[in-house]
Amino acid sequence: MSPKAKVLIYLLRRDLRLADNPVLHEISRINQQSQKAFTHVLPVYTFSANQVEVSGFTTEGSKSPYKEARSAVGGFWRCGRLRAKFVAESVWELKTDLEKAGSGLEIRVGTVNDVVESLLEGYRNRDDAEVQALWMTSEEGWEEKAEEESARSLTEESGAQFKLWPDEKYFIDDRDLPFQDPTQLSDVFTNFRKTVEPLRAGPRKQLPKPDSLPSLPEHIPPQAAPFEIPTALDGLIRALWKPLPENLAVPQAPKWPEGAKSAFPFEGGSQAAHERVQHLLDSGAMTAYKDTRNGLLGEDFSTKLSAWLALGSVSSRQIHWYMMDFEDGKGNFGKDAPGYGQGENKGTSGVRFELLWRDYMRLCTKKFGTSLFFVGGYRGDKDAKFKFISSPVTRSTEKKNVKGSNDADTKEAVERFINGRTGIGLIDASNRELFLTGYTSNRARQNVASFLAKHLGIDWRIGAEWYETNLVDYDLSSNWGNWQYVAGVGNDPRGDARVFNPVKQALDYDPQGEYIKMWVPELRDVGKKEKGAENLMGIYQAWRLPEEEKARLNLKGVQWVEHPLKRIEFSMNRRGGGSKRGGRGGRSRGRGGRGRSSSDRSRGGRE
Ligand SMILES: Cc1cc2nc3c(=O)[nH]c(=O)nc-3n(C[C@H](O)[C@H](O)[C@H](O)COP(=O)(O)OP(=O)(O)OC[C@H]3O[C@@H](n4cnc5c(N)ncnc54)[C@H](O)[C@@H]3O)c2cc1C
Repeated sequence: MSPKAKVLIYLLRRDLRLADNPVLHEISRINQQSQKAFTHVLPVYTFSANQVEVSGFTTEGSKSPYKEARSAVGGFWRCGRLRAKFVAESVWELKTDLEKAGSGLEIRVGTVNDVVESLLEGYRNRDDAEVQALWMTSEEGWEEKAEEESARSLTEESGAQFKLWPDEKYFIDDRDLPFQDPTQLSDVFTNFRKTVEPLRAGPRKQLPKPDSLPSLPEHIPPQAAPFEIPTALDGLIRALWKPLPENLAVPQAPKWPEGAKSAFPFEGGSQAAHERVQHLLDSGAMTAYKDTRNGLLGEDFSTKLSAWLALGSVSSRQIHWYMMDFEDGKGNFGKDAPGYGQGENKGTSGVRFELLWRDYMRLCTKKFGTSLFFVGGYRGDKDAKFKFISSPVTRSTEKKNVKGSNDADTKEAVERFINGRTGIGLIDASNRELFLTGYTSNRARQNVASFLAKHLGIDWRIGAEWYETNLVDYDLSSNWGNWQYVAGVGNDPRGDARVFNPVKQALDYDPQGEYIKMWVPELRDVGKKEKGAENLMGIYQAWRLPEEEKARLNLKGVQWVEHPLKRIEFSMNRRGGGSKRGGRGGRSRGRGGRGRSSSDRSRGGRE
């Protein structure tokens, strides 16, 4: 009889990569030793029933024991089709990569607690195998922490060793921070940044890709009933999609406009992530980043690395080392691009700056814990529950809408917000783009969040949840942290004082209205008149179109045109810039040209 297999279970989460993966690195190291602490490794990925709807995996005639994976405030499906597909692709590619390295990946559905319990149970009292240890990487967020705790207690109860690993996917390694206690993190990003500069010297070396890994154990406990796991990627995607209604049941869901192009047409998985970084270097987009990052249209105005970063398909320091090689003239990528071999440039330094923001958002979650999800945010703003209008489906705050009938009106406003019919061009274009492609730019996100929280005054968490449903790059800390930042209850030192004017912002960042016309095709034929300004203003807010133009475009009587959720008073001044004519949205101080008012100024001077 062969000796008893000593099994290490590795629960994968948002660490879906082989290279620069501290857990696989350690597994590979141990595997090369003659005395092995374990003989087999079982990598497992769980589609967590709390966060992803898993009823599509049930066997015929059976029912999922879990409640629907819906969000707490707005009642949305927590993971929409586009993100589900991206995650499935990422997981599937990892499975293939692990198989090539001599291992494999078991996919499971259920809560992490149930999956761990069933795996441990499946090995209990066996003659041929026993579980020695269970490892997983740590994540922030209360659900994630609860998963870790239940995995820990189940593993330790079974007599095996439990280890939680920091996933070294961030820019500055936790071990190199000037503080170990997260409460010492400054509430102002700039202060934090200064403690870890120079950024170019910050990241640790990346870990190599393991050449070979221990094989899977012969006995693998099956997926617990009533679920079954498809054996191919398309089956996996179908199972994830099955319970989700067409268009997520959004009334008047936007349709793909003819000729529109996604800014994020990419697939999940490490390979696509690396190809993307290489493309950014080769094309010069990385070098140009600082000048283009506020763009709205196209693939290359910003890196589009967020979705892979969110799942750990690529780590920040891998991106950093690609840029280092480029800057030092050592790399294979970008040899013909501007800046090759000329040290850090505006673009590469700008990307490092943003990657640090990502670290910061995650450290804030570590510091503030569950207040990430409170309406009063990190500030603990006690007035927030009287300031933001409650969700129409749960009583999320104490404030009813102006007409006092909380639900119907708010429900309609929320529906028009998510289906892109508010009547404000930039907001509608962004929300339609988000729904149809799973991506929208940082500039648009800031405007959308500000519009919901500050112009409409609705509980900002509805927006954060809707983003969670739709964004392919959904990342707990970056999403919820940025939403509360823009809503004025997070770590923005200017809090309530910063309000984005979506008309002025459109004028600055979509000066021809091209972005709006791409995603709101009803406005594509807005005629060109001698004075460009009026037409632009009609694209930015369709209620401003002249009556005959509305008639010509069949927009007369259309609700979002005639009755926008908000009218933002704003007009062009003689020098082509904007000026305010009252109303909260027009906070510009009337400076001419394209100068930005302080309330419009965003991330460039966001600190
Ligand atoms: C309301 C709101 C919600 C957001 N939700 C998310 C989210 O769920 N997931 C997410 O990754 N980002 C989120 N962001 C941050 C930012 O908008 C995206 O990271 C960025 O648009 C992704 O595109 P990119 O990769 O081309 O970014 P780039 O401009 O190329 O930036 C490079 C990388 O830096 C990081 N980064 C950039 N800006 C930020 C930021 N403000 N906060 C944290 N990290 C940043 C991202 O990892 C990004 O991939 C949100 C921003 C706002 C205002």
